[in-house]
Amino acid sequence: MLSIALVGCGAIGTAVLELLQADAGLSVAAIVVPAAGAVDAQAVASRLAPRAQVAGAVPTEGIDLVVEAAGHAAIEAHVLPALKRGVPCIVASVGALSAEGLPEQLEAAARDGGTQVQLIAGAIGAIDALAAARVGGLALVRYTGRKPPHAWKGTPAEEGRQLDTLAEATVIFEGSAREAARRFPKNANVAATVSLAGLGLDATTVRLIADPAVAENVHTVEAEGAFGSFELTMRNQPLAANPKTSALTVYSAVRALRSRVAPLVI
Ligand SMILES: NC(=O)C1=CN([C@@H]2O[C@H](COP(=O)(O)OP(=O)(O)OC[C@H]3O[C@@H](n4cnc5c(N)ncnc54)[C@H](O)[C@@H]3O)[C@@H](O)[C@H]2O)C=CC1
Ligand SMILES: O=C([O-])CC(=O)C(=O)O
Repeated sequence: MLSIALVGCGAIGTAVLELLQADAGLSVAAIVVPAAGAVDAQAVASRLAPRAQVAGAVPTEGIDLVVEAAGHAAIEAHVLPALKRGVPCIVASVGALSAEGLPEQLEAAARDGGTQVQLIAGAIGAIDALAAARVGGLALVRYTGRKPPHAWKGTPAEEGRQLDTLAEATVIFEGSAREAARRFPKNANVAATVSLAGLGLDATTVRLIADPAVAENVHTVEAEGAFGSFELTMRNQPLAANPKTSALTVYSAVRALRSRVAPLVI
């Protein structure tokens, strides 16, 4: 039985708990949220993980695995210390690695702790193909993220435009994956994931689009290299609890957790 600390208990965290209820090999022992989120997290825990304690930090004893679904700040606050203590971590907020030096800090912490940090594919696919293609050499990787206007609320997309009355598809950002992940920490984790698997945060070109004609979160990756080329389009259903986040992110986290205890992994 693997004892898990879940960091974050919002749209992803709650849906992960719902799915894990039936898993005999995985037990959520702690749910880590800031003080302001403790009451809500306790209500979720009572319903879905009654044996879990709600805490402000990952307990230093009795945790075999940390899964983060909280936001960029949680990497420094909770993932780095857990890794240093030797606890393996699964990370959804991959865009946090756009901060200068953080990838190196994560590597050093995991090395010091004799453990590993896994960045999940989250809302995007073909990360295996892209990472394999990198071995042979990549010439171009381009990522386009298209979401309905309301999914861009509370982001720089609101600067100089009214999202509610947007009449046509509008490019709200063009630049590097690093800049996209920094400026859109809740919307462009996928841009960082694609870049880290492929050409890197600075050489991967990103376009983000607010599109009143779509209801899904549409992610497109185009890649070319020695392997040949591919184009991938994902039309992801958003979570009702958070339109910025695709349901596939939840399934990706649960898959990563189940893979830790499964006798055969794909
Ligand atoms: N890799 C991917 O494809 C995706 C990654 N994400 C990442 O997952 C994160 C969570 O997404 P949602 O659940 O939809 O967000 P949400 O806003 O619904 O939930 C966030 C939860 O984390 C908690 N939290 C916030 N800061 C924290 C901290 N420093 N330490 C511990 N807990 C903290 C909040 O109290 C809340 O419970 C996003 O912010 C994003 O970074 C989201 C979508 C896709
Ligand atoms: O869930 C999604 O569709 C993608 C997302 O928010 C992100 O990359 O941060």
